[in-house]
Formats: sequence, structure tokens, C-alpha cells
Amino acid sequence: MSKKIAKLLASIQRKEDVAIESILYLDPSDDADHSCAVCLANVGNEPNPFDVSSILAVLAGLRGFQTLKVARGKSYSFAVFASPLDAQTAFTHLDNAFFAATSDTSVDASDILFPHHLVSAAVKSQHPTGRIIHAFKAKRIPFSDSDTLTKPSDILAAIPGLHIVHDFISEEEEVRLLEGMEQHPWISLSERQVQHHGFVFDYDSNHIDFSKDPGQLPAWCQFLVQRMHDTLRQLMLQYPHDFDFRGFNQLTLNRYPPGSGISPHVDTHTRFDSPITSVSLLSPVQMEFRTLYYSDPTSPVTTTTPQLQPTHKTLHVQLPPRSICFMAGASRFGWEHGIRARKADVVNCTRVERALRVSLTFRGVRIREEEVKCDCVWDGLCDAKIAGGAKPDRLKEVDVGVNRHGVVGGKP
Ligand SMILES: O=C(O)CCC(=O)C(=O)O
Ligand SMILES: [Fe+2]
Repeated sequence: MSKKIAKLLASIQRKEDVAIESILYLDPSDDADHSCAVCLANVGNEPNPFDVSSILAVLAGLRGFQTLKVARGKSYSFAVFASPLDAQTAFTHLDNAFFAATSDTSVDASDILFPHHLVSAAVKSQHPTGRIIHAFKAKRIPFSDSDTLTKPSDILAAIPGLHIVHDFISEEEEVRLLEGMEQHPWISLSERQVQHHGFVFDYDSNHIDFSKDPGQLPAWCQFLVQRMHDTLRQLMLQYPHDFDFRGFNQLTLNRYPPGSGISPHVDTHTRFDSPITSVSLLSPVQMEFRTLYYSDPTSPVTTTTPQLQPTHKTLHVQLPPRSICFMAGASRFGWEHGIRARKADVVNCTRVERALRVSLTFRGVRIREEEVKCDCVWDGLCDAKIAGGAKPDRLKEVDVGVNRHGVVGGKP
């Protein structure tokens, strides 16, 4: 056996061992025989994401297959069948099978699922992403179907000030926006591309660069600006304390290929109004919101009546294409937001592949010096509260990103 193949087999074995260890606590018991679920060790979302579309093709060929349940950060998943008998049949089929992930859909399922002992080292070596599945009859599925916030009312209840509106624009309008932005050059960052329109904000000095002509926001997005203003008028009447809005004068476009994201950050408190507003196009994506200052969601925190507890909280919010996300109040000032760099998200036990996503982030830059202030309670996230005007560490990463791409005098 060549060294390369031996190394590969050792690595497959290691992954298997880790997977088995991680599910031992599930401890299959007697009544697992009456269960419809089969646990698949080594077929998970993380840490070694598997080509789930390939395995779904195999599972779909098994009698009574209903769904594959995956969870964020788990190296195993659960195939659910219509009856205990179907689950038992699938279990005998799947246990100890060698599965070679492939993105070639022309390959028949029977070609890619082999009984482990029949697979030669040579076959395995041609499939470096392949792995041996260990199946277990599982008594219960330990994943919750509510790990991602998808409903706007649930989102607002959990993260005060975060207003999501689904289908804010139509498919035709989405196409129109995408065509409009192609009239301008994109600036390439290491993983994504950006454009900036309107006022130019220097993230180094925390000031507006008045030497640069801000120009108007582009004509192709004016219909959207008008619609956002109409919606904001209503929101401001309902939640007057969460908004400090004079109009949008800056637009950042982000173009994210699948696998890319944006580091967790809070948009500079003193220089931008509330809300920060983001419109999603083309692909769904999961945005992570996290705060150190979490309070019971049933007693909403506002900027004026905080009930701060030093508890870390991270929540996952699903943003569908053509939706809008207004970050105001606590969600704007007291929570960081970011997008993990990965190719798929897990939404309530289902893997959702990402495609190219384009977002439009509208901000109101504070132009007059007397407007440049912040009296929020989230000290650690607020540039106004940090001695010497330094910026919170967490902001630096995203600031560098923007600068690198020439917002102000940077090098594209
Ligand atoms: O892509 C998004 O929706 C968010 C972008 C963002 O957070 C930003 O540009 O500050
Ligand atoms: Fe942001």
C-alpha cells in the first residue's frame, strides 16, 4: 500500500472515530427498534462538511425516506423514515458503507455507495472526500427545529429593534437593481466585492471626507429609497425611541460568492444614524447577531431603558432574497452582526445551500459635527465611550476591509 493511500485511510479512520465518540452519548437503547430515525455518524454539517446533495440522492432511493436532519456544528445527522421497518432496512444498507461524495450528478447512486469491506484502497484514494458511514438506530433526534429565527415577529421579539420585511421588492425589481449596479465598477476584496455610493466616510479618522463629492445615490435605486422612507415613517411612529433618521446618504453594495461572509461588527455608533438598513438579493443567508448585554426578550431593551446582564447571546436570523432588514434600537447599537464564511447554512435542521448574494446597505451618515454623538449604554461597542476616541477592537477588522477597498484614498 502506498504511503499516500495509507495516510488517506488513516485520516478516514480518524474522522470515523471522532464521529462515533461524539454520538456515544446518544446510547441507542431497546426502544430504538421502534424508532423511525437512523443516526449517520460522519455525515454532518461540520467540522467536515459533507456533500449533502449527494447523500440525499442515495437516501431518496431508500424506501420510506422522509428527511435528513442536520444541525449546526455537528458531525452526524439523522435520516428519518416513514416506519420503523423502513428505518431498519435503511440501517442495514447504510451501516459500514463507504460513501464517495461527488458533485457529478450523472453518477448513479449505486456507484457511489459501497459496502465498506468491498471498497479497495484504490477506489477510496480516488475519492478524497469519501468517508465510511456508521449508522445507528436512534431513539430520539436531539436537534431542535427552532434554532434559526425565520419569522419577522419572532425576530423582533428576540432582538429588539430588528425589523425584517419579507418580499420587500419583487423579482422584476430585483433584476432591475442588479442591472443598475452593473453600470459601476466593483472593487475586489479578498473574498467579496463592494461598491460605495454617496457620502465618503473615512474609517481611520472617523470623519466624513468632505473633499470628495458625495454625489446622489444612484438613480436605479431611487424607487427603493422611496419605499424604505414610506415604511420607516410607519416604524418611527410605532417605535420613536429606536430611530434617529434624517434620510439615507450612503450606500454600500456587497457581492458575496458562496463561502464568503463579513466579520461580526457594529456599524460606527457616532457617525451613522439608526437604522442601518440592508436589502438582500439572489441568495438566502443566515446573519448572526450577538450581544454581551442580553436581557430577557420579554422585557425589551431600548437605548433608554436597559436591563443589562453580562450574558453572551448569539442568535441566527435567516434573511431570504428580496427581504429588507432594518437594524434600529438595541439591534443597531447593542448587538453585533456578521455573516459566517460558509457555503451552506443550517435552517431548522435542513441544510440550505448558499448561492451568490448581493446586498445593499443604506446608511444615514451624520454630516454636522453636533450630530456626531452617541449616548447609548453599550459601552464596549460604542466609539464615543472609548478613551481617546479609539474604536472598539471588534470594529477594526471590518474597518480595514472597507479601507482596503478604497472608500477613502485606499488602494483598490
Ligand atoms: O450584507 C449585509 O446584509 C450586511 C452588510 C453589513 O453589515 C455592512 O455593510 O455593514
Ligand atoms: Fe454592518
